[in-house]
Amino acid sequence: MRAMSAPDTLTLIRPDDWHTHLRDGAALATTVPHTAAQFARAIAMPNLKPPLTTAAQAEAYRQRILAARPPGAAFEPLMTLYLTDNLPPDEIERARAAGVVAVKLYPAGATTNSDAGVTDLRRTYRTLEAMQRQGLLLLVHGEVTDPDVDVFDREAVFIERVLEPLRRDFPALKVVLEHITTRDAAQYVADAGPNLAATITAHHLLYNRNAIFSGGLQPHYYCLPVLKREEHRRALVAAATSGSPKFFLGTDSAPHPAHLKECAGACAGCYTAPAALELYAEAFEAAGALDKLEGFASLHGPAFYGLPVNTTRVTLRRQDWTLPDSYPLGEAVVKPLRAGQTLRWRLQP
Ligand SMILES: NC(=O)N[C@@H](CC(=O)O)C(=O)O
Ligand SMILES: [Zn+2]
Ligand SMILES: [Zn+2]
Repeated sequence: MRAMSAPDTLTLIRPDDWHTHLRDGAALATTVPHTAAQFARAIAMPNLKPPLTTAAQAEAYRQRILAARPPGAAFEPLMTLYLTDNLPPDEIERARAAGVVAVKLYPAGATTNSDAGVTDLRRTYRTLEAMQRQGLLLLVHGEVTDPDVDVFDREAVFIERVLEPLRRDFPALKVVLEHITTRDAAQYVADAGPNLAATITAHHLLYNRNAIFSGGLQPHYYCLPVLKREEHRRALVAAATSGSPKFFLGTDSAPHPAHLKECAGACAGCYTAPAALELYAEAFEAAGALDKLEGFASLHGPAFYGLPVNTTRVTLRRQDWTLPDSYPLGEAVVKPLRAGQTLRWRLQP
C-alpha cells in the first residue's frame, strides 16, 4: 500500500528525450506522434539505412520528421550525424551550421545498423578534433565488439579500452555515454569531470536480465546493451535519482516490426516511446524519488547540451490504464514494452 503522502498528480517542466530512434518513412507516422506527445525535443539517432553522414541528409531527415508532427505539436527534433571511419572534418562545420548538435559513435557491429560504424577510433581523430573545436557533442554506444569479451562485460571493457583514452586525448570534447547499463559505467561517469554525462533508459531502471528469460524467451526485453544483473539495475536507479546533473533521460526507444522481434535472430531494441514518462515515473516512485524526476527528465539534459530549459509543462496522473498490444509501423506492427499490461501513471493530454 502506498503512503498517504504519495502524490496523485505530478507536474514537470516538459521533458526532452536525449536518445531516441524515430526510424524513417512510414514509421514516422507512428514514432513522431508518440515522442511528440511526451517530449518537447528529442535527439534523433542517425542509424538509418543508409546512415546519416552528411549535414544535408540530416537536414532532409529533420524535414521528414517535422512533416510527421501532429498538427499543433511544438516538438523539435535535434539532429545527429553518424560517425564513420571517413566522416570528413569539414562536414562537422557544415553540420554545425545546419543545426546538428552531436555525432554518434557506433563501434562497427555493436548494435542495430552499426555496420558502417567506426572500426578504429584513431581514424576519426581529425573529425573529433573538429567537433571539440566547434562544440559538437560525441554520443557513444559504449560497447566493445571483440567477440572474446563476454556480452555482459562489453560496456565495462569499452570504458577501459576506448572511453578512457578518448577522454584523455580530447579533454574538452563533451561526451555522452548513452544508455548505460552497469554500476561500472554509473561510477565512471559520476567520478569523471564535467564533460562526461550519461543517459539512462526506463527499461534499464525497471528491469534486470531475468526479464529476458522469465516464462520463455522474451524478445521484447532484448536490447543493447543487454539488461544486466539486479546489482547493476540498482546502481542505475541510484545514479538517476541522485540529483547529479551528469545523468539524464534518454529512452533509447527503438521500434522494430514485431515479426523481426518474435523470431530467431531477433532484433535488439525496446519500443518505449508511447509510455516513456509513465515508465520513468514508475521507476522513480519505486525508489521513493519522484521529486528527482524533473531534474533527470527536464533540467540536466539541456544544461549539458547548453540548450534552454523548456517553458511548458506536462502532468502525469496516478491512473491505471492498459497499454495497447501494438501500433502500426508502416505495413507491419510494433509491440511496445509492457504491451497489453497495466501502467500506474498516465500522461494527461
Ligand atoms: N538499443 C538497441 O537495442 N537498439 C537500437 C540501437 C542502439 O541504440 O544501440 C536500435 O536502433 O534498434
Ligand atoms: Zn546504442
Ligand atoms: Zn539507441
